[in-house]
Amino acid sequence: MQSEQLDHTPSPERLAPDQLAGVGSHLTGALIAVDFDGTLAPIVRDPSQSRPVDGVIDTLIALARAGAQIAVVTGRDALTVLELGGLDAIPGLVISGVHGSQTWRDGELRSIEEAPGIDVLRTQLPPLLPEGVWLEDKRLSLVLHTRQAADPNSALDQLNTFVPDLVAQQGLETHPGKQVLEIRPPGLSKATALRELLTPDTTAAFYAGDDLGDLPAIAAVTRWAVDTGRPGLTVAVGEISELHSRVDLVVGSPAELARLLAGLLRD
Ligand SMILES: O=P(O)(O)OC[C@H]1O[C@H](O[C@H]2O[C@H](CO)[C@@H](O)[C@H](O)[C@H]2O)[C@H](O)[C@@H](O)[C@@H]1O
Repeated sequence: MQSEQLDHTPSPERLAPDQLAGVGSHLTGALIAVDFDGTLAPIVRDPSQSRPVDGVIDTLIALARAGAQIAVVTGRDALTVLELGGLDAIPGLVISGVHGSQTWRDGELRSIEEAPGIDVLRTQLPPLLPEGVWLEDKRLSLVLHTRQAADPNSALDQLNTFVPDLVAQQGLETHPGKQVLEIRPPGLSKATALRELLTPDTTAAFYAGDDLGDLPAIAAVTRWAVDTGRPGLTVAVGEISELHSRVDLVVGSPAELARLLAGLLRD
C-alpha cells in the first residue's frame, strides 16, 4: 500500500509559519534529519523496492550545500538504505541505522555487536510463522513482516500472541511498526541517534518520520528546541495518529514532505 495523501491535511505553511521560517533561516549548522521508509520513500509491499520520491535527494543535496547537516535516521541497516536511496550523493551525509545501532559517516560504518538472543530467534521463529509472514534479518535486529500475508492484520494479531514472550526470554524487545514487529536489543531507539547528531553547534533542528519508531526522535528534537531556545520543527508524514499530537506539522505523503523540504531552501 502506498502512503496516501490525507484529504484533511492542512497545508504546512498555514500550520507553523514561525517554525518553518526559523529552520529555513538558520540552515548553516542546521540538522535536517529524516526517516527513510514512509518518509523519504513511499511504503511498498517489497522493502527491497523502496526508493526515495522524485526530487527529494536533489533537495537534500541543496540543503547540505546551504550548510545543513543531513541525516537519515532509519530502522533499516545503514548500508541497505545507502544503496536503495542513492544517498551517497549528499555531501556530509550521516546515516543512523537500525534504530541508533549503527552510524555511517564518511564511508565508514560503526556498529554495536550483535546481541546473542538474535541468533537464537533467527532459528527459533521461522517454523512458527503464519503463512505469508517473512523474516527480514538485519543482523542487529529482526523484523517480522505481515504485509505480504493474505490478511496482514490477523497475521499481526497471531504474531502478538507468542512473539513478544519468546523475544523477552532472550532479553530483547518487540516494537510494533507498519505491518511489522521489530525485534531489537533493549535501550536502543532513534533518540540514541538524535543525541549524537544534535551538537552544541547545531543552529536549528528538523525531524520528519511516519511511524511509531520515530516518536523517540521527535521527542528528542522537541526537548532540544525547548532546552536551547533554538528553532526546532518536527513533522509527521501520513496517517499514524499517535504521531499527530506530538509534532508541529502533519503532511500526507513523502511527496508532500519533499515539497516542504524544498520550501526550507526558499525561506
Ligand atoms: O525507520 P524506517 O526507515 O522507516 O524503517 C522502518 C522499517 O521500514 C521497513 O519496513 C516498512 O517499509 C516497508 C517498505 O515500504 C514495508 O513493506 C513495511 O511494511 C514497513 O513496515 C523495513 O523493512 C524495516 O526493516 C524497517 O525497520
